[in-house]
Amino acid sequence: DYIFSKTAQRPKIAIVCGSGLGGITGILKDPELISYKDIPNFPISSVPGHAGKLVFGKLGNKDVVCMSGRVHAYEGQPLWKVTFAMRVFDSMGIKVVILTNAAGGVGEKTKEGDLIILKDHINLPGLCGFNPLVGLNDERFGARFQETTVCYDKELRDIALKMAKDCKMDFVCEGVYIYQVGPTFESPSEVKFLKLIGGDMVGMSTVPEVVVARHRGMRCLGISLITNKCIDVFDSNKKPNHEEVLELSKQRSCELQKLISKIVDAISLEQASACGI
Ligand SMILES: O=P(O)(O)O[C@H]1O[C@H](CO)[C@@H](O)[C@H]1O
Ligand code: HPA
Repeated sequence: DYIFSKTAQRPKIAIVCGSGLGGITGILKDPELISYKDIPNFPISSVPGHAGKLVFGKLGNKDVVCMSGRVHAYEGQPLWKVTFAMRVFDSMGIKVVILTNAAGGVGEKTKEGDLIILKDHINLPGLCGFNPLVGLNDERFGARFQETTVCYDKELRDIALKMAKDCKMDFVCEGVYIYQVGPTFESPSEVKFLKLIGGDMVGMSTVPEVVVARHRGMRCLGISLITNKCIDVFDSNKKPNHEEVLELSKQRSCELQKLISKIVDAISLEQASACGI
């Protein structure tokens, strides 16, 4: 109610901006800003590169809302707060959520600067009991046992790959994202393990949000920017750090904005609602 009292825009598409990836808000037409701190109960990010505002506006010919800044579990927030925005989006009538993140490349398939469309994820903490759907379930908001067979909408993934091809972006492909809570970056042995279990990239976000968004029936598209290669050799002098993550995000933000703009243009919302999803 608070959000709708502040803007007359009624988007059906939401975009979640990963670390340093909030630049897309700068290309929206007729932007209207709402600070997280003014929205009742909305959690505020404490991480550099996560601004803390909802930005409404037009991307091409479609209304969108961008979430510039997200909270992560490692900030000490419970998962219901980490995923709170998904519930807000659902009650606003959002049908499609595009989630971006900065991630470390795990296997040979990824290199710095690649944009990887999430084909699937491994919810490592979720498998061990740290899942945003743990707790009493209110059937009005989704099933007790949520299936996660196709978390990342096939039609949206195909659109993303087609748009990348049309734009001759040869650094875009599909991959599997592994969620770990953080805030520690991975040890070399952990990187070897992540590779072994089938991950292409690793990060500290996105998956809890996607689990809740799917529980609410919203269609999801995930895009990882590979900001660094995870280090899987012992005694390396190279160390991953958040500054390098933000620097790479800055360098690639134009390409990511272009890709998202094309994807949003190509999304057919009529078809989405006709499928009842
Ligand atoms: O996933 P986003 O929010 O893009 O942020 C990524 O960047 C931070 C590490 O540099 C971690 O929070 C990781 O998850
Ligand atoms: N690991 C986890 N999260 C990340 C990384 C990483 O190497 N890079 C950006 N986010």
